[in-house]
Amino acid sequence: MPKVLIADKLSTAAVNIFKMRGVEVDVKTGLTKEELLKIVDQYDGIAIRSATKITKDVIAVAKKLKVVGRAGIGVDNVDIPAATAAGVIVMNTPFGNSITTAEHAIALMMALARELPAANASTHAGKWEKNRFMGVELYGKTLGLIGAGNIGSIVADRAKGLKMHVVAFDPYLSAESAEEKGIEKVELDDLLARADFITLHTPLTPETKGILSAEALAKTKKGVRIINCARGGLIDEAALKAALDSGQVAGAALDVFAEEPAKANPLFGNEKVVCTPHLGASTEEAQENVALQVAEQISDYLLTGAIVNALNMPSISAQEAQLVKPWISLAEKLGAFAGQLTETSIQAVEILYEGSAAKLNQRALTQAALAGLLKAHMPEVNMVNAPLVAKERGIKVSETRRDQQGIYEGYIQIKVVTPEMTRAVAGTVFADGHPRLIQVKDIKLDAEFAPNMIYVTNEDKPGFIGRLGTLLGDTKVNIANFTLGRSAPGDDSIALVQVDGEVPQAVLDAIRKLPLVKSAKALKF
Ligand SMILES: NC(=O)C1=CN([C@@H]2O[C@H](COP(=O)(O)OP(=O)(O)OC[C@H]3O[C@@H](n4cnc5c(N)ncnc54)[C@H](O)[C@@H]3O)[C@@H](O)[C@H]2O)C=CC1
Ligand SMILES: O=C(O)CCC(=O)C(=O)O
Repeated sequence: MPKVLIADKLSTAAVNIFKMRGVEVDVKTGLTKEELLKIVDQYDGIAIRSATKITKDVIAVAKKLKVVGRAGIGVDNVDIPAATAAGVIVMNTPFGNSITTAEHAIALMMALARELPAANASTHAGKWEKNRFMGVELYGKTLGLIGAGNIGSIVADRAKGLKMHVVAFDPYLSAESAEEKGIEKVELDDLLARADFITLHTPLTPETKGILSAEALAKTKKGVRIINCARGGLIDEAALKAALDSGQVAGAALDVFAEEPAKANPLFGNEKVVCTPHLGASTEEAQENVALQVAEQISDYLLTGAIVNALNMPSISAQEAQLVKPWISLAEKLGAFAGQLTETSIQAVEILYEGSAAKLNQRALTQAALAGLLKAHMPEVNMVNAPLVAKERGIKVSETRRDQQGIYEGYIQIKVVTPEMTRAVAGTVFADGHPRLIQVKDIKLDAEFAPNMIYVTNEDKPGFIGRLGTLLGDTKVNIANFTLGRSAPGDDSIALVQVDGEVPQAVLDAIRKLPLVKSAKALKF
């Protein structure tokens, strides 16, 4: 039974889902990094919110870990490259808390416009300072969105209801999509110059870090009000403090901080600043949504192989996972076969999906084929990191799909191009669900994959099979199965021998010395 750790506070709905689905679950929140490092190797999955940091060193010791599920959107607390390199899938729940977070941004904008927190504190203190508080209207004002994805778009929709004019800077927002949303797409400098309110809704990335820098703040309209419900690092906090002091910025409402939990911050105590402790996603509805969703997603992956909302793998539904599993195994084995026969650098990999194979999840199959291929010489490669490793090595990967043309209902062919040669191998999955090798180079055959195999190329002349059988018998290598293939009588032929156990190097050397043998190699699957 797979075992999952819930490391941050999640709605109890998550625990119930895990238990109902047959996943063992431990709830241990508030762990220190050292405590997490000590126990993390027990778990197949971890469910987190934003507090727990899944760093490189956590991944390094989490030997069983297969999936990290973020009950929320931002995954800046997960080292995704390290997870990818270790074959750990990272998932989030991209929509469960978007409305809630957008509403928090609107609430903060209202609070800023009317100084609600300060007025509330003053009134509770019995001061009745009616003349102290003078707000501004939102009506007719320009709201500048930095980031117009899920949350930004909901904020825009609500702001338009308040009769604000919405402009957005988002390089990935198409003009058509902006028009559909009633948003004016602008460049950052234009937004800074025109917005009365600026609200941030981008992830924290190297490009967005410090997007509201001292220089950017200097370009804003004097008296601008800023709302940040995305990530603390998007604003240079020292620069914001200076801009508040100079009056360039009239006020800021911040839900997120460069360092969290924020116990001390240069902006604390400033009466122009409204703060909340990263409450953007904190509503009953959103927490129920994300907890249910993350528990479903983690359970699905661990129990059925279904992948949803992963940031480092293509999605695969549970039904599809069932169907695609034997083909993934075939793709990986074909890749492994080609990889073990390839001893030079690889320039390109061309994958052909035919018939029923062409209707399956191509990205997953290609990732499996690449993993098998590259793993032959780089054991750390897995299905998750294979495309990245291939790209880093300059291997050109291409895929072709076509309708059934031959006798097989479906098949996969992998062609590996090296500076010296191009080698193609192909396979299919029979009704029994077992992958079969059906073509090596241009030679047709029908062989199952086995953990230990010997691959021999030889001249197709009488005497070879007997000599090979005798040699293996004499050296106590038991033959489990023997498959032969040749392009035409007397041409080059192939022998694929399934053997029980590893093939000693001395036996391989002896095979290579047999008459008619051109090459011999031990293969492992
Ligand atoms: N305060 C809180 O509790 C919460 C905070 N968040 C934060 O909000 C962020 C946004 O969430 P969603 O809207 O769901 O994400 P999303 O992925 O739907 O939208 C992000 C948008 O940012 C844009 N973007 C990326 N790089 C950009 C750049 N350099 N300049 C301008 N725009 C850029 C993207 O094109 C995309 O449209 C999350 O990444 C997360 O950090 C999310 C939920 C709760
Ligand atoms: O889990 C939370 O409370 C924070 C949510 C958040 O920041 C996110 O989903 O990106």
